Amino acid sequence: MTLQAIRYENGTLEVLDQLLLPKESKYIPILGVEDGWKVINKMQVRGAPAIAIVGCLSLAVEISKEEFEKKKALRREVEGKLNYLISARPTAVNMKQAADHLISYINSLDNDESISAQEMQARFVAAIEAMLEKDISDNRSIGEFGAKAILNSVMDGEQVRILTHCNTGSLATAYFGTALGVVRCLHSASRLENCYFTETRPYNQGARLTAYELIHDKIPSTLVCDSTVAYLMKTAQISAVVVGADRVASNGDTANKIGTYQIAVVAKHHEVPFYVAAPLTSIDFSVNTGDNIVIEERPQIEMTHINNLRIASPGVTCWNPAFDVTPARLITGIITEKGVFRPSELSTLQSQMQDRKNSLPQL
Ligand SMILES: CSC[C@@H](O)[C@@H](O)C(=O)COP(=O)(O)O
Repeated sequence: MTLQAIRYENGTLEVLDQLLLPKESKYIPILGVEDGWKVINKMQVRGAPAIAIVGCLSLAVEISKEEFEKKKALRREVEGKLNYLISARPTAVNMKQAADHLISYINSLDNDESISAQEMQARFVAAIEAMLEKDISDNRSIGEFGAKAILNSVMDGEQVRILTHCNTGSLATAYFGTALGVVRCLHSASRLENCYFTETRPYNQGARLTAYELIHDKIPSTLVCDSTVAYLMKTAQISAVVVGADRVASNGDTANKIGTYQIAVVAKHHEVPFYVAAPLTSIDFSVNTGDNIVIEERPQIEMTHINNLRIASPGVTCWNPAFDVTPARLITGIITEKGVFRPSELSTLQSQMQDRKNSLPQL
């Protein structure tokens, strides 16, 4: 069993504090939406799918404790709180997609005159709880599709060397992970020679979190500095790069952890396939290109300090964008739970997204 970043049972929620990892494994109780917003904003929980799940579960915890006489009051509260949760971090789209979907669902429950306020409340909470299971099964599909695509491009029986960035594993999702799920599948198929992964400055999601997961699962792996990527590609015969996504525009441009873009440029130069692994909930069809994706800027203390220890000269000026956008032309394929698509094929996915919307309450 890999790490469980999100623990939810019978209306009780706690999340592993990722700021303390790997030194300490401590769970933070989440008593409602305010706690959910704070842990997301402070990055105690992070990773686009985990942000959405924790945000929505924090709402489930809060409304489970309340009593609603009127359905309209429940609908108003849900809508206001979901919009508040979206504001915790702007780049990852998963929370917004989940909020839009849940708002449509609560509106449909509100309009259904055959159900009471209590039933509406119970059904709504159950829809949120279903997100956890859906994320896990989607991640397994992503892992399998991704492993298959990578293995199709190498010789029969060849062992592969993968490079990944940031943390996209169990800590960033409900369980298993997206890009790291692909790595897990390759390892289970005994086809992974090594997984190289970057430190991912300044927050060090690679050195702290991906390392923690890979060591825990005994997956052969090597940590490299962010600045080692070009030399690694020149010397280590990397079979493919697989990264996650915070928001994919409809043309395939992909916002992901800062540093992703430069890895894609280097991969293109070395003719290494570059894959983005993400659930459909990371695709934002309302945004045409990456130019329209808002990039979160984080406080400079994340660059100047590590564990409260100053590493940069006092008085230095910093620029700390948390994400960058990789242009679609550098992306070989986008690995989703429905299969692997070239960026230009994303429009065919739009109808499947529509089906997803029509099959409420599946998220
Ligand atoms: C499955 S996680 C996908 C992305 O969210 C991940 O690659 C990433 O960029 C995480 O950024 P973070 O700032 O740690 O939330």
